[in-house]
Amino acid sequence: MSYQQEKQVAIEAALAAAKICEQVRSERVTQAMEKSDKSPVTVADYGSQAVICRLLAQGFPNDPVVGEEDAADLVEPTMANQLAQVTSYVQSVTNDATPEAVVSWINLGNGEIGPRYWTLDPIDGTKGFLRNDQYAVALALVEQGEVKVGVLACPALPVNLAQPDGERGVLFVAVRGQGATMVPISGGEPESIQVTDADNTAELRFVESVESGHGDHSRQDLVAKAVGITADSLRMDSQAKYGAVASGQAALYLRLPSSKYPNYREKIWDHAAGTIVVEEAGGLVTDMHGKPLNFSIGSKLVENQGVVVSNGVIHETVLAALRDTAN
Ligand SMILES: Nc1ncnc2c1ncn2[C@@H]1O[C@H](COP(=O)(O)OS(=O)(=O)O)[C@@H](OP(=O)(O)O)[C@H]1O
Ligand SMILES: [Mg+2]
Ligand SMILES: [Mg+2]
Ligand SMILES: [Mg+2]
Repeated sequence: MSYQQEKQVAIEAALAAAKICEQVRSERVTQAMEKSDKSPVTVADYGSQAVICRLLAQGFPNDPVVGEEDAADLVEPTMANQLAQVTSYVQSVTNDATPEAVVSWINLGNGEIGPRYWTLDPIDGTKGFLRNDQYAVALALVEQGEVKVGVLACPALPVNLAQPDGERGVLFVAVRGQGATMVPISGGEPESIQVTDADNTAELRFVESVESGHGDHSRQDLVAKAVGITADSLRMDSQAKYGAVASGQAALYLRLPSSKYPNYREKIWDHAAGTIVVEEAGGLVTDMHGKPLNFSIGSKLVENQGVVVSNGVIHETVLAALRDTAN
């Protein structure tokens, strides 16, 4: 299958959502609300999910969407202002948004995993979004447990990480068997991307989360050093980290369980789009024990622990270093 239509709809949806997110950030409407797990959510997360679910439902009415957010909190009477804000942002990209429609579009993301489903993180890295750092709109199509299409819109990512003050806003796209591309969000011809094939680890760089509670910085550091990576890590929020590996700007992304939350299980929407972008760029993605991520069980990767994303060449060495640093 060429997945041409899936790819086009996913790109259109992610770009519309990214526009909402950047608008919210530029207008400084970024006060966070707190979810029941104490994590933050903003009007941009809701607006992004609404517009993407709406466009997916138009293109693929039979496909379930497993999204991060739902509208249960947003329909509370105390949240009327926030719902009105979300509606007006969604209205700026579709012209038939009403509060009721927006709630129903957000709730389209309450789908269940099936033989074919989409998984959506309307803003991955909400903490980064709030800090004015990196975030990503992440959308992926999964069939029979295999990611087939992945789109990552990273509106704040420098097109060239070596030029942090240069142009920002990158769209990564991958289709199984067709390679991975990146293109500035402002437009242009998509260019094919590949992971770095450098085996001189001294020149390589690794990426990790900003938040200490989302990983284990000290063990990640130990493992990277054991592999021979001497440069300081680049800390970056969201699946933009997958984009950095896929485009050869980093050789490794390590996400080891935080000692604060040893039983945390990763969510499918935090990894599906990034995984295919890296794999199609020639890299490898496994958990910390070397097992492939299993996207066919549920919204959590219950069979996996931690995530290791690499250029492939150094993957086995990284897994060996992880075994050696096991306590
Ligand atoms: N304890 C723990 N361990 C691992 N991961 C966790 C944990 N808690 C939350 N999350 C998820 O982390 C997602 C953001 O990951 P990032 O790599 O962007 O983290 S960071 O913002 O740089 O800290 C974040 O995604 P969003 O909620 O979409 O922002 C969460 O799903
Ligand atoms: Mg979240
Ligand atoms: Mg996320
Ligand atoms: Mg999110």
